[in-house]
Amino acid sequence: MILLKTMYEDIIQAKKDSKKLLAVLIDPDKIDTSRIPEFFQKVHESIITHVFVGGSTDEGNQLETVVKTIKQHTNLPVLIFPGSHEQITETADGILFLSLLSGRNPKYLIEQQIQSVSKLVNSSLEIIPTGYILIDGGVETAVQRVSETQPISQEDETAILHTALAGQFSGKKLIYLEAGSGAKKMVKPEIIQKVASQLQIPLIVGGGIRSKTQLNAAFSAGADLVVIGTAFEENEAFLEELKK
Ligand SMILES: CC(C)=CCC/C(C)=C/CC/C(C)=C/CC/C(C)=C/COP(=O)(O)OP(=O)(O)O
Ligand SMILES: O=P(O)(O)OC[C@@H](O)CO
Ligand SMILES: [Mg+2]
Repeated sequence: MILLKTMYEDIIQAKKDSKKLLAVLIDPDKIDTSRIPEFFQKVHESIITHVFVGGSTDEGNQLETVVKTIKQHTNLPVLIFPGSHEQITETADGILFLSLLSGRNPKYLIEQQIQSVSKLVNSSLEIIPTGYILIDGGVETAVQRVSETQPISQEDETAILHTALAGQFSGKKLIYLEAGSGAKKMVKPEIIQKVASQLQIPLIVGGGIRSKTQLNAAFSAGADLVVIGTAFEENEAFLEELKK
């Protein structure tokens, strides 16, 4: 019998080894598929370890085509980061099975998840239960609009910490602190530090990270995996600053 390690086990191992992980977020609505080969050459020269694909919306229904094309050009693990139950394709390696724990909208706590089951029940995607916590990043974000929920204020550190721990106690395997795509303010390092120091499971941080200094601040504070989307969309040179 061949025992293959799961992507989740690899994340746990990286955490144990204090090896920091970085995901590029590809928004299927925004990427020009003809640019994927060239873009991934640069990705492979950088410290990026994971590829997340998803958007708060997928208006052009591009997810499957985009994931297929990405898979032709990389061996990095490709995880779906779904804005809805419609964003599922077998061509990826896994899916962050998100539940929006910061909100009180049942559609994003359990309804989207139930609606996704018919596609996932016979799937070979690795399903990773993820507690997703939206934090105020200083602008109204797409997630906020789509989910019709309010982010938690960065002042309310206890609420953020307790939400993350309630996620862990409920059996989530990852916690994602999200300031929102294109956030003005990333999640404060003090908050990352507070949550990371109490959480046993790996911590993902994303939203509004646009510089190497911010990336290193998130890592030093205890983020195990950082997600960057907008900064690469707006400025590919930033990718070159993150060379191995
Ligand atoms: C488990 C399944 C199948 C679905 C879960 C659905 C849930 C709970 C989603 C959480 C709320 C949500 C809408 C998350 C979206 C996450 C995401 C892909 C954000 C990226 O947003 P962008 O599309 O980059 O935003 P912009 O369009 O503003 O750049
Ligand atoms: O696009 P940015 O601001 O990098 O955010 C990444 C991700 O956390 C958004 O869901
Ligand atoms: Mg975006």
